[in-house]
Amino acid sequence: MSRHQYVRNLDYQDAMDEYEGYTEEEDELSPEDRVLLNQGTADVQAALGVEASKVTVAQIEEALWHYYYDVDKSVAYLTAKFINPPPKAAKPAIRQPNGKSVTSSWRIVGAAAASRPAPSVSHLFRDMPWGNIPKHREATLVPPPMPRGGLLGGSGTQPKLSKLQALAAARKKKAEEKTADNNKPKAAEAPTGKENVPPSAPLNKRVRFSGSATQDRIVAIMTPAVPSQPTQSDLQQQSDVAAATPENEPVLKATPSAFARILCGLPSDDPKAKASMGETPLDPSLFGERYGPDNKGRPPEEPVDSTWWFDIHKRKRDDSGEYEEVVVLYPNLPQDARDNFALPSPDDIVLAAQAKAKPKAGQRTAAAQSKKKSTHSPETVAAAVSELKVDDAPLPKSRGLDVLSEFEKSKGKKNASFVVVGHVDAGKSTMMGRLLLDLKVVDQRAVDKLRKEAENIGKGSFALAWVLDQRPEERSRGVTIDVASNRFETKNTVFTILDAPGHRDFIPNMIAGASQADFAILVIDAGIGGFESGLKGQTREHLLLIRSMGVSRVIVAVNKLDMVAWSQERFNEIKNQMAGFLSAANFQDKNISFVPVSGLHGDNLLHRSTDPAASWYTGPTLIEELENSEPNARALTNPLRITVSDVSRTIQSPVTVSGRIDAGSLQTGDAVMVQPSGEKAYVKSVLVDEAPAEWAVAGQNVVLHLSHIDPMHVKVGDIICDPANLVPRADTFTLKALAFDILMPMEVEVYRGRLQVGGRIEAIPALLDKVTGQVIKKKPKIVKPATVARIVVKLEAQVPLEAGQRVVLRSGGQTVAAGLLE
Ligand SMILES: Nc1nc2c(ncn2[C@@H]2O[C@H](COP(=O)(O)OP(=O)(O)OP(=O)(O)O)[C@@H](O)[C@H]2O)c(=O)[nH]1
Repeated sequence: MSRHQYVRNLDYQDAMDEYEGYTEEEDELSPEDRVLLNQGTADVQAALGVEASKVTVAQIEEALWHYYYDVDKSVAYLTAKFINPPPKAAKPAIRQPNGKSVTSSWRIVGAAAASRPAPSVSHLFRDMPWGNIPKHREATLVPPPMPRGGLLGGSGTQPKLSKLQALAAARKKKAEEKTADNNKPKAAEAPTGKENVPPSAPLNKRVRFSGSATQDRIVAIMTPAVPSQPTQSDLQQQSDVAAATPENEPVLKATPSAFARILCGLPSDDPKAKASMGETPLDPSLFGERYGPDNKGRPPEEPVDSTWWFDIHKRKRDDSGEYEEVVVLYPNLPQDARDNFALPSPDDIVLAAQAKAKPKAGQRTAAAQSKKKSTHSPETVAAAVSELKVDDAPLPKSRGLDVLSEFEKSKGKKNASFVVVGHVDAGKSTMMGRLLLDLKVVDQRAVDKLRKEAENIGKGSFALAWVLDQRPEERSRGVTIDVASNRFETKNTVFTILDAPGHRDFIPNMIAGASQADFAILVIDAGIGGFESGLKGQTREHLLLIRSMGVSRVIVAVNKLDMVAWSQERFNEIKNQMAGFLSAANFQDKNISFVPVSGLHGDNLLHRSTDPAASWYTGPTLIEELENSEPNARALTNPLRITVSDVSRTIQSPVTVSGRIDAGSLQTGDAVMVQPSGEKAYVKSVLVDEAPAEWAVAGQNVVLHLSHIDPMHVKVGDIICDPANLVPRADTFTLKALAFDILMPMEVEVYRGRLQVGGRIEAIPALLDKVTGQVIKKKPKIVKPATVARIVVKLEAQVPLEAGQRVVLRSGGQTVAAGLLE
């Protein structure tokens, strides 16, 4: 994850976990950041051109890191900072009595360095009798040895360290600590001069210096020093100071004032508390009371001037009984700023909580590491998720039926599903509405009501279509959008209607309907121009699609014949033309029927037409043709496969799925597996054709109430299968495809039932003979329309796929191929 993504996705708990599992390696730049930094550096150098030589790679990387790899901002910063820096503005100065000024961020490095020409702090004590500091005891102020940290911009307050600076400082500190540990004198040894090196301390660290004279006044200033590297001269000064310090001088620490305690975060005078803050417990015998101007003590909160506060402490120097004074100066903060320090900051609270929760230093246990691992490793996350109990209810009981023999014994009606296809406005929905009305699946009153509603919006002629088109947008537009299903029974068969949309925009829905059908009704508008425009439109495409989806039986309903006065001539013209198309699409003659109908008036649907003009037709009605249609053979003994066509939440189950059983059988209490999620579920109850059932077999449309599975694991287009015989997941497949359009390596959308997934034709291994399936050409560059080829498709995601499934490929809103998975 890039740093930017990480920032966007930053999660507090994750941040805590990261902290707990902190290791040194995690301070390193990630490979991704390293790549970005390298790339950014090159870009910045290119942008700077010849000026690039004026900045170092480290400076460029620093800028890039700070500006989140923003090259423009980094270039602007580097230009302003190093290449064309603006003239230096005068720093805010503290006015001294002698008229000289010193910058506000100095540090006092030692009273003994009096010989150095430097500004004095004596003005701070000008109204104090004891403030007449002899020259040799004056402290020396020197500017900080290193430039301020941070980058341009910001509020002008204390500069914020950049991450790289902080990283470098942390590493350096660690290295120093390591070196110090290695060179550490034994506890009893006197402190070395090294301890006199002023720490690169943040605000809450005290700078300590000592003088060498007997009654020295030692001045320490609480200064907002930034982490910095001492310069050579600074180190020299410090070693001077160290050299002047008695060998076994105790660590010099003044008792903090109340304000200093607040400012420094020292909770109390309690030695333990101080020790916990890294302070050496103060010895009251060494550190005397505070001195004020009248030698009677001075409230520590009283300011010296508008800039500084001070405390003066007295310290016994050694066994000689001499004393020295220690002056501690603090920046004078306004009351509200001090109030801000009265309570622990939010950071302190978090750090304290982390410190409490964290194992002690050096004891970063395997548990912490494993906790981090356990939080983040995919295996453990997967294990944890699988342990989640979605449903604590007992498993549904199975009666252990022999479903196939139950099915044999049942002697129930056969089940058949048919899809109604055809060009838009051919009259598909109207025809089915009329059939349902004639079959009394819907009653006349309901249709009258629909008619009234349809008339109210000027769509009275669509009243029958509204029996199936129930969505508001379908009704207002007068167009079927999604597959509508309904059910009716004849003497021998339970039929499921799948009324598909004709509009080309909704072909994917039509594909979903066709994938569940045993046979099809192709509706053709016999009106003047209707048939012809259908031929140019979706009539032919639908025909090819249903064939590719495995539908081999088609009933052609030549509709709207009332509009052409039941012209037998028109009927024959359409029949002849369509027969050619059907034959070209590989439909066998015995599986094709033509019925002249008027869906609007119900002629030749359930009842034979009573119109004398239609008397020339004496063949079967539409319903008779349906009854004569034999559904596809059922794969009853194959492993269970159900393509999920709908998922909903019902009273019976939060995961209620509907679909057709493509293969196999099931019963209540069965365990099933959902692919591609790979989640197990149990069949709580079953509806077959909307009636409760104990079992169901291939070919039936079922509603399953599932238990012990989270709804997030089941989606439309998934496959429910036998846990012992899973449908595999794959992202690449080989297809024996009929080309509807030119095929070549190209982006495609892949449709399987309700499933839709993006993909790409990766390779075309061969052109095949349409009839025999033999290879006629290897590795063709393209596949021409109406030819058959073997193609390899790579998908964007893993989906449940297996040989024998039928898929459709579309590109740019057009169907380009359809075929069978090999
Ligand atoms: N005269 C006459 N009009 C019909 C007949 N069948 C349908 N229509 C009219 O044709 C129009 C379209 O009918 P629909 O049933 O919506 O057509 P469709 O094929 O279902 O349309 P989509 O599903 O949107 O593709 C409506 O105005 C119907 O009244 C018929 O047999 N005779």
